[in-house]
Order: sequence, then C-alpha cells, then structure tokens
Amino acid sequence: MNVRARKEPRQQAAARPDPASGTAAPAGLELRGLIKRFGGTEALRGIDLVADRGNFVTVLGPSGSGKTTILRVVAGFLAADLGEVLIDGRDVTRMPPAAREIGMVFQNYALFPHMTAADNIAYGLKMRRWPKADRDRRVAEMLTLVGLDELGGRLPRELSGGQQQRVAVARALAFRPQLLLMDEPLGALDRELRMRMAVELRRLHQEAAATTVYVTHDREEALTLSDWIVIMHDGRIDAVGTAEELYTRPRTGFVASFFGGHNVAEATMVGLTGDRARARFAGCDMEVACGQPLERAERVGLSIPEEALSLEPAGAAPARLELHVLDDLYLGNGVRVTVRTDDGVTLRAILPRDAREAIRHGGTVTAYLDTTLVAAVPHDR
Ligand SMILES: Nc1ncnc2c1ncn2[C@@H]1O[C@H](COP(=O)(O)OP(=O)(O)OP(=O)(O)O)[C@@H](O)[C@H]1O
Repeated sequence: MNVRARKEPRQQAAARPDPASGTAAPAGLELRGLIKRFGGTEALRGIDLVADRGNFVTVLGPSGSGKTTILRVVAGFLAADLGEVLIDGRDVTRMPPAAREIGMVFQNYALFPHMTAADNIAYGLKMRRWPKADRDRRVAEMLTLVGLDELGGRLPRELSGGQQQRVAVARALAFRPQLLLMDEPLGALDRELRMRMAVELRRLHQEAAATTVYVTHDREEALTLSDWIVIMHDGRIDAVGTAEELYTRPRTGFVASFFGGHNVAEATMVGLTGDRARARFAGCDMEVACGQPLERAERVGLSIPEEALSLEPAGAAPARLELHVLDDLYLGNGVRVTVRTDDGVTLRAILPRDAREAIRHGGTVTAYLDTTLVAAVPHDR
C-alpha cells in the first residue's frame, strides 16, 4: 500500500474533510498547544501540529530545540504542562505509555541482549497475548520484511549495528501500531550505512503504513525520508513543509541557513508588492520572492543558495555583482569560494570546476546572482 499520497500537514490543529468519504478524517497524530517547562527552561513553547495518517514526518532541529521532548510527550514518558495529544482522533494525553499502542525505535536499539532477534520481535506480541501460531507467523513476516530471514536465531551481539537496528524496527512494527516514533535511530551507524538504512526505513514505512514521526538533526536523512519536515527552533516550530518547499522558499533566515545551508545576507528593502520584495544588495536592485508574507521594513534578509552565483549570466534575472575573493577550495566537481561584497557581506558559493581559472585568491571576480533562487526572509536582528 502506498502511503505517500501527499496530504497537507497543518500547523494549526483543524480536522479537514477527507475527500474520499466526505467526512472529517481524524489525523494520524495531532498535537494541540503543547507546553513543557523544565524549571526555568521552556523546552516546548506551544506546539501545534497535525500529521495525516500514514505520513512520514521528520522533526529536524539543532541540539536542545525540543525534538526529543516532543517524542517523549507523545509516547507518554513525560507529561506536558499544557496541551493535548491525539492519535487517530483518540485523546491519549492522560493515558500511560503502554495504553497508547505506539511503536518506538531509539538510537541505542535497546534490544534485549539475552533474547534472539526472533524473540525480541515476538516480545511485544507476547505482551499483547497473541496466540503462539499468530506470533510465529508475524515474526517470520517481520524478519522477511527487514531482510533477516536467516538470522532470527542470533543474539543481538551476533548482529551488526545495521542488523540490530532492523530488528529494533521489526520489533516496533510487529504489533501493527498506528503510530511509530523514532528518535535518531541511525545515530550510532556510520555515514554510508546510515544513508542505506534511511532508504530502507522509507520502504518499511511504505509497507507498514503507520504514521511515523522521526527525530533527527541530520539534513540528509530528513531529505531522504520525509513526506514532511518540521523544523524546530528553541521550543517552537519554525516551519513545516516538503523538503523542496523548505529549500526553495525558506520562511525564515533560520530555516534557510539550518536546513538549506544557504547564505543569509542583510539587504535594504526598497519595495514590497504582494509576495515579491525589491531589495538592494551589493549595489544591485533585485526583485525576489518572499518566503512568507513580509511587512514593509527598512531591512530584509535574503536567503541565497550556494549555487545561485555563477560566472555567466544565468536565470531569468541575473544580477551582476563585483565580489572580492577571500578563499577558494577545489572540490573536484566544483570550486567552493568565499567572497565578500563591497559592503563587507561574506557569501559562500559553489562555482563550476572551470571557474577556477577566473578566481584568484585576494582578487575580484564578476559574478551573476540568479535572483529567481533568492528568497526574502524577515530580517533577524
Ligand atoms: N529532564 C530534563 N530536565 C531539565 N531540562 C531538560 C530535560 N530534558 C530536556 N531538557 C531541556 O529541554 C530542552 C529541549 O531538550 P530536547 O532533549 O527536547 O532537545 P533535542 O532537540 O532533542 O536535542 P538533541 O538533538 O541534543 O537531542 C533543552 O534545553 C534541554 O536541556
């Protein structure tokens, strides 16, 4: 079954009609006004989120932004000071963790070391009093699903990190939870294995059809896995969108620099019409799209992707800039340069390999900015 059907995530809690049935379909997960304080620390400052059933939602954000706290509140390990948690329309806010029927996978796997892979997978089924024959059938199915048919009899210590992680996923999905929570499940694996497992998790998610909330601080994992990405910043949701939306039209400077790896530069706002702003940057006037509705102000932020600069005019409206080269690094498939405008704004750019000739350390270079790739964001003071 394909659960990637794109439905809109909603940052405000509101049931939406299900076009198929004509009635309001409960969301797979709904968070309403979650607030959590630890002493003087406000870990969650009002989280509203609706994830449609079967969606894969990644919660991405820097360390300390509140990602794990959200999962712990949803799982029931931690009570929020205020707010509600609904799973498939069921208010579970005051239910103990076991009654919420959630599948969970965490970074340290937490497999039972003295049990075989098969027994680890069967554990939750036993707790739920599944008859032995059903249990055995389901364990075999899960071992096949995660590609470990031959290894069910092994103890965790006889399995590689990636294999243990698959057992943990199989165990979490075995009892067919409607909701699966994963907190940095690939964090302990090396980079190559992490990316391979991310692709595999995506496939498992599609087969299991559970609404999934996945916490990570790794952008690439988020890109590989998600229907929707939620960007956390300081206990709040800064933005929700598809990877493409967040990359091409970041709402804020934080999203642009954290998720997109973009430059965020300050510019003068010289005009604003609807969702387009006119900005003066590096001596050029340019018209750019707004990442969110903006107010008329003196200053505006510009989100400038690293690939927006080139040495030949590019895009529909290339703005010509004279830049000072501070640094250049040959990458094989391109050149990473650090440049500075006359006003002292520093930008990072990726130029094609053959640009190396034109770039001299300490020299100046004429570059063209593809303004169709630039987005105006609120100016952070
Ligand atoms: N049990 C606790 N007691 C006190 N403060 C806590 C506790 N748990 C979390 N915090 C604080 O709440 C904030 C959010 O923490 P959380 O663990 O949710 O962040 P995170 O985004 O998951 O970070 P990381 O990526 O480092 O795991 C942090 O400032 C953290 O120090």
